[in-house]
This record gives sequence, C-alpha cells and structure tokens, in this order.
Amino acid sequence: MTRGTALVRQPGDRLAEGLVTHIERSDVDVARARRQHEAYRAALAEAGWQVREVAPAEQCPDSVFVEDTVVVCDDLAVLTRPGAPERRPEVAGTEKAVREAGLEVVRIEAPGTLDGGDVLQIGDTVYVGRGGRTDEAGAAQLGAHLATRGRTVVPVPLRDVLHLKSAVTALPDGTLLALPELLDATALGRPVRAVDEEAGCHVVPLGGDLVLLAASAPRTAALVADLGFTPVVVDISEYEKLEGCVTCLSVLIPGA
Ligand SMILES: NC(=O)NCCC[C@H](N)C(=O)O
Repeated sequence: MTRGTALVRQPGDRLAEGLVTHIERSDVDVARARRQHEAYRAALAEAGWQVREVAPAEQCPDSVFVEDTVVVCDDLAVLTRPGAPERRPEVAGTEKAVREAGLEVVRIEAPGTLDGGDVLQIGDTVYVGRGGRTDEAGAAQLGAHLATRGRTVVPVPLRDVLHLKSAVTALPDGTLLALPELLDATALGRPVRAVDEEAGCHVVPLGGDLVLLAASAPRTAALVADLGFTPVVVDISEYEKLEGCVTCLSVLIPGA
C-alpha cells in the first residue's frame, strides 16, 4: 500500500554549518546524521510512503530541512521564499521534484517571506506562524493561494521560537501537542495537550494511527500511545543540534 510520496533531501557535507538561532551551537557529527537520515527514510517507507529524493543542494548547509521550501495542499505546491536569504537557493531543486510529482506550482514572491516550518495544516484551517522567518506579506500570499483549495489561513504571532511547528503540531485527530513555554496554543481554539519535552510538540501524522516523533521525547511517545495512536520513533539528535525536528526533514504528498 502506498500512502503517497515523501520528499526528502540528503544531508550535504556542509550540514554542520547550518543555521542556529535560538540555541547554542554544538558539534554535529555528519556521519551520524547520515545514518539517522537513512533510518528516518526507512521509517517513512515502512509506514507506506514512497520516498523520493530532491536533488542535493550542496552549497546550502540547511537543505536537508526540505519542509521549509514548499507547502503542499492537495494538488498545489506553493514554493516558499525562505526567511533566511542563504536558504533561498534550496527552492530550485524542490521545484523540480514537485513538478515531477505532477503538482500545480505557484510561489511566494519577493518581498514576502515564508518557511514551510511555519505552516500547520489541520483540515480546512491553515495556521501560519508570523515571526522570524515568515512575514505578513508571505502569510497573505499563502492565504490567497490556499483559498483556491478552500483553505482558510489563520496567522499566529510567534516570539522566541524558530517556527510555528517548533512549538505546536497536531495528532491525526486534530488535537494539538504544544509546549506551553513556547506558545499559548489555547488561542488556536482546538483541543490541546501540553507536553513537557521540547521535541514532544513536533509530530508528523503518517496516516492511519501512525505518529512520527523523535527519540528525545519518550514521555510524549508514551502519551501518544496512551491516546490510542502508534508512535514511530526516530533518533534525529544531529538535526536537533541545528533546530531541526521530525517535521522539517520531509514533505508528505498524500496520494501522489
Ligand atoms: N521546519 C523546520 O523546523 N526547519 C528547521 C530548520 C533549521 C535550520 N537550521 C534553520 O535555521 O533554518
């Protein structure tokens, strides 16, 4: 059974030079990161996704965080204009991959900026974090594009956090998992479960009852299981040193 296509991008040799904004820089073991990426891809494949690789962008240390370069909604791919200028060359390779996947392609135009990590889609509602990487113009452009697919964009102001999905994501039933010290998720108007591990608020529903999350959030994995879902746990420690999480290492395109 294939659930769809999962886009991923291999970590490059310059991974350890990736951006850090809200945490202290620490040494990244690139060989270990490559092994972790292999296991991450295997977990997606095991969950029923056809894993497809976006062409490498060796000059961009953060290119492994492919989620930031595109927002996919039904048959539409919105190519982003990342808030960090050094990440903008990453988008070209993603464009090729989404065209090959048969999606209609539009883009966020300058001077607007938007990172895919700021976009949380739940049903017909699309929450967009506005903070360091995504600005008002980028959020407004996304809203116009996604309105063509019947979605409503809800802006969420952010402080002291890289992306919206660094602070909140959702379980398959739409329940939010959030870290209260990073974001008051009750303002989003949905059921919320507070988690007490930083990585616990980053989950990816993989279809059915499967929920991908990081090995650094064992208590949240237990909570997810208690709630009746099946946790799929991956170790992404080397990416966490660069403020990455399970969400940002792939783009899921259901049905493609
Ligand atoms: N969507 C995400 O959570 N992306 C993580 C990006 C981390 C990367 N070091 C950056 O600062 O852009």
